[in-house]
Amino acid sequence: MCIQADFSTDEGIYTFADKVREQCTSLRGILHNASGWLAESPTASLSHVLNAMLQIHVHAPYLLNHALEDLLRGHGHAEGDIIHFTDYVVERGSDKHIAYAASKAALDNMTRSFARKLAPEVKVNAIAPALVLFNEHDDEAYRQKALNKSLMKIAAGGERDHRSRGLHPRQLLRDRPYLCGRWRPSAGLVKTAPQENQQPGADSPTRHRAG
Ligand SMILES: NC(=O)C1=CN([C@@H]2O[C@H](COP(=O)(O)OP(=O)(O)OC[C@H]3O[C@@H](n4cnc5c(N)ncnc54)[C@H](OP(=O)(O)O)[C@@H]3O)[C@@H](O)[C@H]2O)C=CC1
Ligand SMILES: Nc1nc2c(c(=O)[nH]1)N=C([C@H](O)[C@@H](O)CO)CN2
Repeated sequence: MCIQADFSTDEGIYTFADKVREQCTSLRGILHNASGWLAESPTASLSHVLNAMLQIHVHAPYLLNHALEDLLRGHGHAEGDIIHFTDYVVERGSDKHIAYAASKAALDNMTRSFARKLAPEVKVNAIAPALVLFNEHDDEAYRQKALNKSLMKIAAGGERDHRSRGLHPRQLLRDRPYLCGRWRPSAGLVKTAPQENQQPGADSPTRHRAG
């Protein structure tokens, strides 16, 4: 089933939620992938860029998680999932996508808040990709500059992408009932020190201890 939606307004978000409720009596999971990647520029209205990034990366997940919460519940311990797609830039900031990075940081924080609100029936986690795929319009200079930032010098879809081990959302969904309120960098492509998975403090909302 596919439901078309436009999350550029709160009304569009609520309309989508209503259509989901018309079609579904329960949900196994929600993946918040919808996104825009707007840069600040001399020709772009800063208010428009900021509002658009907050609308898609904060308003949509925030309003949909509340509107559809009850459909995720009632299936047993740790049987519901929400996954937020954030961005490795949450850790580093961005001088060219300031509003984008700030909105993803808000989404990252909401991962922890919704984890506290919905555990232990529903696990809430984030995946923080770095460079995943180039856009069709990315020119060679941009591609090379982006690859130069990475240790592995690859982007998915390239001739060596068989080696890129993306973290499949299913790995967060079913296989780890103890995983909640955490984010997992998918940053093999970006120069960084070895990353330990980030996790909340000792008062993690999950009831299980990580195996
Ligand atoms: N690609 C990359 O290198 C990286 C991606 N990420 C994150 O990973 C996720 C997936 O990335 P990617 O596939 O490149 O993302 P895209 O830029 O392709 O956008 C993902 C989807 O969002 C949808 N969307 C955009 N605006 C709206 C809207 N107003 N209402 C409803 N849907 C909307 C688009 O639908 P439609 O096509 O119908 O417009 C698109 O299919 C994103 O959250 C992104 O921020 C993070 C780091 C790197
Ligand atoms: N919604 C999107 N977010 C991001 C994209 C994209 O195409 N759509 N692309 C990136 C870049 O690949 C960046 O990670 C490397 O320059 C980031 N976010």
